[in-house]
Amino acid sequence: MSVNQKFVVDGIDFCSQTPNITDGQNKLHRITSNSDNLHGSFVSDCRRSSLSVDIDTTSSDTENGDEICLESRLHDDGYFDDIFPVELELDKVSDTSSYYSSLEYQFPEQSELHNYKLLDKIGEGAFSRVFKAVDITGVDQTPVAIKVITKENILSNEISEDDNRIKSSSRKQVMNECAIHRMVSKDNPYCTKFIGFQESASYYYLVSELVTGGEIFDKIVQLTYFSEDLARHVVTQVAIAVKHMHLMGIVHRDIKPENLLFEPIPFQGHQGDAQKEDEFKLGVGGGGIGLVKLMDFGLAKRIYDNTAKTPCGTIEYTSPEIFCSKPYSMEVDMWGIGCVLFTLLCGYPPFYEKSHTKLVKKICKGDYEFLAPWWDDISSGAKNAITHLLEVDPSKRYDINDFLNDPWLNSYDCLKPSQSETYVTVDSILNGSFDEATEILHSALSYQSQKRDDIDHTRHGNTEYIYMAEEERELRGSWIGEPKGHLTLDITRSSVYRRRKDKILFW
Ligand SMILES: Nc1ncnc2c1ncn2[C@@H]1O[C@H](COP(=O)(O)OP(=O)(O)OP(=O)(O)O)[C@@H](O)[C@H]1O
Repeated sequence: MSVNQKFVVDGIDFCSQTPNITDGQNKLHRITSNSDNLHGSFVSDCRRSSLSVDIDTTSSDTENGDEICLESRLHDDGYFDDIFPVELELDKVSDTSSYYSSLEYQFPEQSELHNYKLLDKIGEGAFSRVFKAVDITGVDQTPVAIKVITKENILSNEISEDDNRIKSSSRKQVMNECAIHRMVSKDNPYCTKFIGFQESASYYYLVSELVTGGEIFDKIVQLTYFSEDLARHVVTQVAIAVKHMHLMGIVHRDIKPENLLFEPIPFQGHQGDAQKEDEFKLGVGGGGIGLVKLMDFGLAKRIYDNTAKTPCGTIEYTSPEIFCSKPYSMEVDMWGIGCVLFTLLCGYPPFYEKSHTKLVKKICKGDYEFLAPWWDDISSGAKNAITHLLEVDPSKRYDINDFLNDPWLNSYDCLKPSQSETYVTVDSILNGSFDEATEILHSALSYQSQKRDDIDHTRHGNTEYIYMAEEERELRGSWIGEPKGHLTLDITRSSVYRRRKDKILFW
């Protein structure tokens, strides 16, 4: 694992400030070069055999934002090396005299920030950098997350309307993000809590609760796919967050695994094999995932007349009605939940195409498949829920209440009719306060879990088969094995970079 890894492209030295490519899966990396007018970022994505580098050439004789594609061999241990250019048009860049010092760029955001000390960079978005920070006024020492949006970036990213995109973050948008974030996270543990806002000459600072587990996206990369129990655990919490937003007349518009954070819980079992999901504990979680929180309200919008027309979101998770420029409403979030649930269960998104046009066509037709062998062992109940969520016609698509009442989502509650007195619908939970709701949900789920003594565990070789009660068998198929490890997904189909880069941004 090298520090300040350097690589050479066409005679120009590049230096990655966040060089740990193996650990930095699917992350944007800022790169500097030995040229004053050449810097940019790249995404390392260990699931692909190529890297994309976005080079920002700031000299007067070159155009901003030239894209350069680099390819690299991917080693078994996840390392990239031998990065070499595929398309390179750097001939115009002449000044290679000064070398960027990476230290020079360590947290310049600190200089205009009051009351907080930036400790580490924990994330990066298309227009922001996110830091772990601590309040230095001594009021509360609990670390927080601070999303820093550079005003200069916003200006340089402004794109004309006839280019079909506009800048993502005008001041109005930042204010909108803060207002909505504050509103939806009040008394709601399933959205990251909003703490405060600062504005300086160069930056906007959005302070929120620090969620320490990371993105659900990275967990999918780590575990390849989730068990149905774990997927249900995650998606139920997302659904509660979305229900809360929809009740307030707010649509999130960017639901995707990258925008789901989690609080970690200790990994149980499978000692020494952290790449496998451990035993799932009802009401607690599994695979190291406890409480799940929806974040990034940058595209969220209040819908007063029940319809919006502005295209937005992250292409692979965007619903057909948005592409068709039809008025849309809360249903777009349901499509997003469907894409997330699909991705959790098999490890790849329902719609993926390198060509943007083909991708949009597939989405508009709802052209996805439960491909063998990845979907062979997944229950018909889960597939049924996905089918209702990925319904092209928004009027026929599950709304949030339909989904919260879906039999698969409530599978544990459906175990035995005699347990109906412990049946707690998520809907009924929402009538109480959220703190109380979480407690009720968790205790109800644990109760159900203790009641599952009718489940028979049988071991054949290394595979444990679980025999279930009659009622659940109908829902989930008669045998559920744990054939983890023998399926290898074609993970080259996913690309966070494209998703982030192709995001259609409109207000
Ligand atoms: N409260 C938080 N706690 C922990 N990590 C966070 C928090 N907020 C953001 N992050 C990390 O920072 C990353 C970027 O944050 P965010 O998505 O809000 O930025 P963005 O500029 O809106 O990104 P995008 O490119 O998706 O528009 C997240 O994916 C996450 O990994």
